[in-house]
Amino acid sequence: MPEGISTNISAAAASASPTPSAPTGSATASASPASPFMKANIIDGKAVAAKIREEIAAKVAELKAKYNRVPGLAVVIVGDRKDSQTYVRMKRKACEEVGIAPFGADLPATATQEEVLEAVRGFNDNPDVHGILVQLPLPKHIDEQAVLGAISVEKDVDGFHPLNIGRLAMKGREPLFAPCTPVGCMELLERCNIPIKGKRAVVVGRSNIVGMPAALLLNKRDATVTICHSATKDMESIVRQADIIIAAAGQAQLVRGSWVKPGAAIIDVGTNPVDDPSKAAGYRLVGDVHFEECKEVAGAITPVPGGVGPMTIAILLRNTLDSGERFITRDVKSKESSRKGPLLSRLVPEREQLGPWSVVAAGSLLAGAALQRALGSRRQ
Ligand SMILES: Nc1nc2c(c(=O)[nH]1)N[C@@H](CN(C=O)c1ccc(C(=O)N[C@@H](CCC(=O)O)C(=O)O)cc1)CN2
Repeated sequence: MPEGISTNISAAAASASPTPSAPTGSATASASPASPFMKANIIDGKAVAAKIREEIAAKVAELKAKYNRVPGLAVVIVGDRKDSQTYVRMKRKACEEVGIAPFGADLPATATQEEVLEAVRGFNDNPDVHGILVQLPLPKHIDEQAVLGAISVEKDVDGFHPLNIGRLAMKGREPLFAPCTPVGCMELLERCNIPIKGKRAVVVGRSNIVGMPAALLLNKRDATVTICHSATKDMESIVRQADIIIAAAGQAQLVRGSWVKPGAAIIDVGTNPVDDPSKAAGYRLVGDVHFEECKEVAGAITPVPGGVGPMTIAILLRNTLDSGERFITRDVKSKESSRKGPLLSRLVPEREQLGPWSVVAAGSLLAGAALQRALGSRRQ
C-alpha cells in the first residue's frame, strides 16, 4: 500500500485529519501478504460530502446569527434534460438543507441566447445572490462560452469563467473559485491522506468541466501530470505509471484492472448509465473505471455512485458560502465606513481607519496641510 493511504478511508476522510490515520484493519482494506495485488480501500465520498455539508451548515448559521444574512445561490437551467433536472433539484435541496437561499430560473429548451443572458445579468445585479451557475450542457443553439463569460467573475461558483480558469492555469495566481468536481477529487485525496506532491498523476479526459481543471489543480499541488485523451496512443501503458488516476473520459469501464499500478489511488468521475433489468429504473450507473477489476489492484478507489458525485454538490455549497461570506462582510465594512463619514472614507484607506484616533489623525493632516499652504503663501 502506498505511503500515507489509510486503511479506513471513510473514518479518516470525514475527520479531515492532516496526519495519516491509524490503521483500523477494516475488512475492505486487507491485502494478502502473499499476493502482489491488493484490495483497495473504498473511499466513501458520500460520508466525506456529508461532513463538509455539516461544516457549511454551521458556518451559514454563524453568518445568519452575526449579520442576519445568508449566502444565496442562483441556478439557471435551460431545457428539460432529465439528468440536468435531477442535478438541479439536488442542488436546490442541498441549499435548503444547509441554509443557503436558493434562487432559480427555469427556461424552456426554446429560450433564446438573449433570454439566458438576461437571466444571468439579473442575478449578477441581485445583491442577495452570491453565487450563480448555469447547468450544463446547454441546448446546442446557445453559445456556452458567451453565457459562462457573462456570469460575474465574483459570483462564478462553478469556476468556469475564463478569468477563473486562466488564473488556475497560471503560476502564482489563484482563481476566486475552481470547478466543483475537480476540487471534490482533490479534497478526497487530501482528506484520505493520499500524497500528491512529486507523485505521477494521470488524468484520463480533458473536458472543461473536469479533466483539464483536474490536471491544473494536480499541477498546482506539485504532481507530475499527464493528460490522456481520445488521440493518446497506448493509453494503458501511460496509466500504468500513475500513482494517482483521475478517470473522467465519459466512457463506461474504460480503465481496466490490468492498467493499474498496484497501490495506485483511483478517483472515478464517470457516471454512465448501463442497462440493468434487475433495477427498478431499468439501468444502473457505472464509472469510467472497471471497479471490480481495479479494486483488486488499487490502494484506494472511489465507487460509482457514492464517490465523486456527492462531492460536486458539497463543493458547490462551499464555494457559495465563501462567496456569500466575502460579499456580506464587504457590505458590512462599507456600511461601517460610510457611517464614519464620507470625508474620512475618502482621506484614509479602509484598513487604516482605526476608530476615533483616525479622526484625530485626519484632522491633524488637514490642519497641517492648511498651515503649509498659509506658510507657503507668506513666503512668496
Ligand atoms: N454547471 C454545471 N453543470 C454540470 C456540472 C457542474 O459541476 N456544473 N457537473 C455535472 C453534473 N452534476 C452537477 O451539476 C452532478 C453529477 C453527479 C452528481 C451526483 O451526486 N451523482 C451521484 C449519482 C446520482 C444519481 O443517482 O443520478 C453519485 O455519483 O453518487 C451530482 C452532480 C454536469 N453538469
